Amino acid sequence: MIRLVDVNKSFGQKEVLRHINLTINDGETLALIGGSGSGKSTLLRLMIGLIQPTSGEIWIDDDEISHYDEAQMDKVRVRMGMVFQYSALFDSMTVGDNVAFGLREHTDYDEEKIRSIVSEKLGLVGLTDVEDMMPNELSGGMKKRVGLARAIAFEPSTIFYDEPDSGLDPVTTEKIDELIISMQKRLNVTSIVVTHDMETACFVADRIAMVYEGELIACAPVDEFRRMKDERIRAFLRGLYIGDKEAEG
Ligand SMILES: Nc1ncnc2c1ncn2[C@@H]1O[C@H](COP(=O)(O)OP(=O)(O)OP(=O)(O)O)[C@@H](O)[C@H]1O
Repeated sequence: MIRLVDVNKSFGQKEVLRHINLTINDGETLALIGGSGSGKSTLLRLMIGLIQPTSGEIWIDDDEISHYDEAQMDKVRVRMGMVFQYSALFDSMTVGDNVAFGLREHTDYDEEKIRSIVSEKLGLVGLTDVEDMMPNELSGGMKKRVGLARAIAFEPSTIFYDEPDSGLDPVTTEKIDELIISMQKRLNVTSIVVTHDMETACFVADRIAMVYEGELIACAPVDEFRRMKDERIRAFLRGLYIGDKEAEG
């Protein structure tokens, strides 16, 4: 279980997150939505311990991580898988070595065991015979799958997805969204999906949480969320949120 208790985060004078209270249950998929600059990524970075809150508590199961150092955090992160925007693969390594990277760094498994885990995880995300390929030989959707295979190499209890569909066409987006659901079903993981995409949020999630200007303004099951009357949510549902992102681009 992940639990945030009255979490605040400022960078210098700038308050980026205010009074965040949020519980994510085991096995649940939570979509974290909000416009550009609302604070979603900051919230994600707090939950994976990349940054520390200005105040408040962040619980990952029985660990209160808000003041953990890197060594303590490393032990917690073994239970977390992270799928980053743009896949974040190492371009100079083969696909197999990319998936094996964490296993080689953090375990003393022999090469045979590592290879077998790598091929099992690639199989789970629907990829076969790609171990010897280089990332630049793969499509965007395949790269995302490899990123996911790497994230599940340690059999995490929680997977964090940061904009899993960014840069993908609608068909590939749907495939990745289906994969998020299938990971949850097969591995019974807790999933946190940060996305701009309302369709993805509704499709993959049990509950949707919305961040607006640094505050968590709603957190509700998908159907309930869609019926909410709050104008900020209605605007997001109508797709107006695309405006600020597109305007930036
Ligand atoms: N390290 C930092 N130093 C100063 N300000 C920061 C830092 N990280 C984020 N911010 C600010 O915090 C606010 C929220 O940023 P964040 O990246 O969390 O938004 P977001 O909702 O993820 O946006 P996007 O969808 O565009 O990625 C922004 O105004 C941003 O400029």
